[in-house]
Amino acid sequence: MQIAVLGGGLSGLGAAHALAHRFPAAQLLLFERGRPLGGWAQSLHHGRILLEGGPRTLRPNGAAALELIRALGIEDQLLVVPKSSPASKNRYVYIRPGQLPGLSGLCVVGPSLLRQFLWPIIRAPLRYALYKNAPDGQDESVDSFMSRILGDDMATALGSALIHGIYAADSRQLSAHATLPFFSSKDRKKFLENSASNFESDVLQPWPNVGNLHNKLEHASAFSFKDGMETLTRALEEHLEAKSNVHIFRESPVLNLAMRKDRTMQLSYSGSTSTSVSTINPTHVVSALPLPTLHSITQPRNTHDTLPSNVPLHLNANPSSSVHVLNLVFPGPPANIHPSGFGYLIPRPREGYPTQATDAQPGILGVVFDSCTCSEQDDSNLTPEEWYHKGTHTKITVMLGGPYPLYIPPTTPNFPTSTTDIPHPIQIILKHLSTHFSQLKSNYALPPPIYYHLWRNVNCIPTYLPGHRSRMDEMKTMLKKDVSEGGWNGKLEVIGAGVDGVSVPDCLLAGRNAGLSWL
Ligand SMILES: C=Cc1c2[nH]c(c1C)Cc1[nH]c(c(CCC(=O)O)c1C)Cc1[nH]c(c(C)c1CCC(=O)O)Cc1[nH]c(c(C)c1C=C)C2
Repeated sequence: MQIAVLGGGLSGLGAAHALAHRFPAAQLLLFERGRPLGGWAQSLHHGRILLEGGPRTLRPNGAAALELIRALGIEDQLLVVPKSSPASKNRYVYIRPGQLPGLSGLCVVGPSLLRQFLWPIIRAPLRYALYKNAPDGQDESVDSFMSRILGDDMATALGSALIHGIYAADSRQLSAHATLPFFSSKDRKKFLENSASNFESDVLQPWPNVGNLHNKLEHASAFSFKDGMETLTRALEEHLEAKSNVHIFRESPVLNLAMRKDRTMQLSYSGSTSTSVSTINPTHVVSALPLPTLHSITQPRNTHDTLPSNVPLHLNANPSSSVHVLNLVFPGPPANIHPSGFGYLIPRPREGYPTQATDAQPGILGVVFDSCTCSEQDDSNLTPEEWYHKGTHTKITVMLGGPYPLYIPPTTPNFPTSTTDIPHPIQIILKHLSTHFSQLKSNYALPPPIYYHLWRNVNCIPTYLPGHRSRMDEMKTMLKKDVSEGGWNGKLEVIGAGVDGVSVPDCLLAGRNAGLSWL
C-alpha cells in the first residue's frame, strides 16, 4: 500500500499522522508545494513577543484536536483562556455612527446591546418554529435566514459581524445549511456536541483518548500554546519525520493526479532539487489541497487512458476570502490602549461593501486584543488580567479584507521610530483604531506602534455558497463510484477546509478520519 497525502497544511498533517498509525505497513508520502508545513498556522517570535498570522486559539470542543495534542505529548505547552476571564466574557461590536438608532461605537455584546433587539429576540423562537426553512426548502444565505428569524437590523448588525469573525465573508453569500449549527447533519451535530466532557460520538472511531486534558480544559473557553499555534504543526512535522515509513516532499507541487482505466492512479509532481517531473502510482490518495487546486490537477491530460467524469466533483464551486492580518505592538499596558476583552467585530456597511478600498473605508473586519488572551506567550509570568494593567506592551491584531477590496500593499515588518516611518495605509488604520477607541475615554491618544507585521493570507478561508452540503455529498458519492462510471473507486478521499468546516478542529477531525473506509 502506498498512500499519498496532498497538502501539508493542518488537514494534510493530521491525515498523515492518522494514516501512519492506521496503516503502519504502508508507505506514506506527503507532498507540500512550499517549504514550511502547517498551512495558515503561522507563529513568529519578534524578540520575546509572539505574533500569530493565522488562527491563534482553539476551542476545547474538538476531541480530535485534544487527542492529537495528547498523542504528540504537547499538553504541557497549553495555555488556557479561562471562561471567567475578560477575554472570554467581553466581546464587542463596533457600530458605525448612524447604523443603528441609539447605539454607536464599541458596544459589549451583552444585555444593553441585545435590549435594542428585544422584540426580534422575543419573537425569534416562534419565527424559528414557523420559518426555519426557506419557503422553497432550499439552502439559502446566512443573511436571508437571519433576516427571516431575527429581522434585517439584527442580521446586518450582528449576523454580518459574526460571519466576518469566522469566515471573513459576506453573510449574504455564505450558505446557511453549511455554516449554521441548526442545519447540521446528525453526524455533524454529534461532532459539535462532542465537547471535552462528552465524547460519546461515533464520528470519532475508535474513541479518542484525551487523558487528563478533559480536566485541564474543564473551565477553558479557549486555549493556545506557549509558543503559539505552530507548536501543533511543528510537533506533527517532527512526529512524521521520525517515522521510517513516512516521507515528506517539500517544495514539491503535485502537477497531475489521474485515475486510469485500469483502476490504477498516477500522480506526477515536480521535485525540489530537480526541474524534472517524477511520477508514482499510489494505491490511495488523500487530498487536503484547496478544492480549486485539486480541480486543476485532476483535469484529464489525455482521454487515452483516463476517463472523463460526467458527474462534477464541484471543486470550483466556492470562492474564498483573502485576509490581511496586521499585528501591531504598542508601548505600555493594554489598559492605556483598549478595553479589556477578546476584541471586536465590525458589521458590514448598511449600503454594502465598497468596490474600491479607500482611506475612509480600508475594510477593517475586526480587531483581536491578543494581550488579553495569552499574555504568557510574550515571555511573561503575569496573567492576562495582571498584564492588562502592568504589561510592558500591548499586542493587537487588525483583520482586513474578506469581502472588502484589499487595502494594504506588501509591507515589510518594521520598528518605526517616528510616525513618518509608518506606511500610509497603516497610518490610516491607526487613525480608524483611534476613532474606535477614543469614544471610551476623553483625551484618548493612541501612541505610535513600536512594531508592526503584516501577513497577506491569500484565499485562506473558503466561502461555502448555498448548496455546499449537497454538492459535497455528491462529490463524496462520486469519489466512491467505479472507474467505469467516472469515479475513483473510493481510492481518493478529499478533505480540508473546503469540504467539511473551516476551523482547526474541523480540519483535524477530517484528517483523523481519513482513510477509515480503506481498513
Ligand atoms: C486569518 C483570520 C481568520 C478569520 N477567521 C478565521 C481565521 C483563521 C477562522 C476562524 N475564526 C474563528 C473561527 C471559529 C472557531 C471555532 O468556533 O472553533 C474560525 C474557523 C473565531 C475567531 N475569530 C477571531 C479569533 C481570534 C477567533 C478564535 C479562533 C482563531 O484564533 O482563529 C478573530 C477574527 N478572525 C477573523 C476576523 C476578521 C476576526 C476579527 C476579529 C477572520
